[in-house]
Amino acid sequence: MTQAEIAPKDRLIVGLDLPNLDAAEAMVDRLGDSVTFYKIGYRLAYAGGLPLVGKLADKGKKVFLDLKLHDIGNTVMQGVQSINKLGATFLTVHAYPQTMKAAVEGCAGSGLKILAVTVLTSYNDDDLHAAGYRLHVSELVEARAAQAQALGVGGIVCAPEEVGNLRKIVGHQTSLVTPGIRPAGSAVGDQKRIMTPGRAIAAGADYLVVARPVIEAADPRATAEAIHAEIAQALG
Ligand SMILES: O=C(O)c1cc(=O)[nH]c(=O)n1[C@@H]1O[C@H](COP(=O)(O)O)[C@@H](O)[C@H]1O
Repeated sequence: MTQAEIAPKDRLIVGLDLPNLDAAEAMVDRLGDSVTFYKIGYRLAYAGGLPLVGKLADKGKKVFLDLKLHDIGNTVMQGVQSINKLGATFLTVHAYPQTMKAAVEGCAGSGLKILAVTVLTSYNDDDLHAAGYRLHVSELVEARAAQAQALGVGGIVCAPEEVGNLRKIVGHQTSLVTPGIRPAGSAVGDQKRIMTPGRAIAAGADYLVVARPVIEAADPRATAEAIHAEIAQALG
């Protein structure tokens, strides 16, 4: 299946950035059949949330395990081999060549797809310079996406504004996954490179990652459904 064939409803990934398993399971129940894809990141994973990967898979949901691995190659490869068994669909690593190469080796033969995080969406050029880089965000994102592609990584995490350019580099078999999504009127928080769901899809994003605007909404299900409607409209 090419990325263009993903159903509109399956393009929204809701980040379960919640404090514990009970809160996460309550949110999954509230969202019901409106959401098919969930992300488990630091907050939930380090609070005993990893068993939720299998539970969600048993319910027919897909799981993006957002652990943003980065370590020496041997450690990354062995870590990914352990993660393979959990039943997730996506796993993030930071887009450093050794890390990406080891992660791709570690998931060989499994159903897990590695996503390379290029430059976090909370960073702008000033933040990058403060971290010691001389490149602009757009330049580093492009360089890292090209390295990820050459190393056989299955997907790229980037900001929506970078999607158009990256698509030319990675083609249509590689997933472009974009956080930094803000429905019109929702709080920006610490994100710096943002777009609305409709504009991100129109720019060519395959998947949208949304946490706070959904899980902190008065009506998370209605918010998720409104995002689906925006996605469907942008896809035409
Ligand atoms: O890898 C990620 O998912 C990620 C990468 C990135 O560059 N920016 C980013 O915000 N994320 C994650 O995407 C989610 C965005 O959350 P909200 O800003 O609440 O929608 C969080 O769980 C972040 O950890």
